[in-house]
Amino acid sequence: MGADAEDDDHVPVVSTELYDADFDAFVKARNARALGAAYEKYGFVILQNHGVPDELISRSLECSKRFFALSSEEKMRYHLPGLGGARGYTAFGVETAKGSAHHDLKEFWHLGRDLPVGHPLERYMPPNVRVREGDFTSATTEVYRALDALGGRVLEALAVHLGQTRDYFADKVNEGNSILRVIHYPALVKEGQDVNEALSKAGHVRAAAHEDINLITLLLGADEGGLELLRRDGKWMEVNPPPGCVTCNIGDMLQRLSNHRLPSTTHRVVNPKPERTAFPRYSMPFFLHPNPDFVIDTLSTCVSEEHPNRYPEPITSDEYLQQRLREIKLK
Ligand SMILES: O=C(O)CCC(=O)C(=O)O
Ligand SMILES: [Fe+2]
Repeated sequence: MGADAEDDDHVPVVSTELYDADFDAFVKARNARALGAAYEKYGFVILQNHGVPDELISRSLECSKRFFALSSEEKMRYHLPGLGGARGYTAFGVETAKGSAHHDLKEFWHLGRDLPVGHPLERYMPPNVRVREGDFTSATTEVYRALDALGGRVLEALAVHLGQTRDYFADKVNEGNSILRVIHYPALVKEGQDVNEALSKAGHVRAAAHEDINLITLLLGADEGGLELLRRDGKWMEVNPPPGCVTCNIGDMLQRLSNHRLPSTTHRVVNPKPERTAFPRYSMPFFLHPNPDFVIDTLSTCVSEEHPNRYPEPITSDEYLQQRLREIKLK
């Protein structure tokens, strides 16, 4: 566990291997607190030794590259109108960050939790869309499961940090409406021709500044740079995870639940520098959501005279999600 709370220029890197070996030792060695402190500083942490196999990461990224290389017509067969992009393919030019006048420069795929037919939560979590071509569906389903499990482990340490029991989140996220987003940010220039350069000049960016809606986000891939977070001093800072690491950040739901003790940090993906305009970017954020009926009611352990409850009105996680999806034009 190497959280370096003093380092102002890098997102702290922490190793998660102790979690499974001996959680009590992990907590006693103040690691849970160090992890929490790292999150409190930037809202972002880079996880090493997280247990998601390198082979799975590279295989799923290869499948993702092959999927996005299909023609627009082929990809649009996987678009489900009226679902707000909750499942399947969302084309280039749709998602627009809250408050932004320009759509993002990306296309993406959403994969949700697989529920058995007739499950009571079916109305929140429609069936997934299967891609006929290649191993995209099986690889991304494996990634979904791996990141769901890793997220549960991260939440154990965060629960302890917030003064809750280790298993606080277990029955609140076990049927979470979590989403794996597989993203392709196309190159700005292909074979010397402008594909998105004019849009870039007109102010469109790969992902405009935003905060994530959910509890925590676990990001895989993203070997091509561009991710930046907004520090509290108002400066943008690059997030450059070493290959194979998982970048983890706090979302608005956990910020709200923790009465802003854990900050949901604004972040963005900037357009490539001139020497990288011919390179696309692929990434896979996993947005870990609570169960749809979980009521986000500020934790009493995060309220004090000094920190009065900012959210006296509780809200269910589904209501909160629907409000936010309308704001980013996915609904
Ligand atoms: O592609 C990335 O690295 C981050 C994407 C992101 O922040 C998002 O989709 O919410
Ligand atoms: Fe994000």
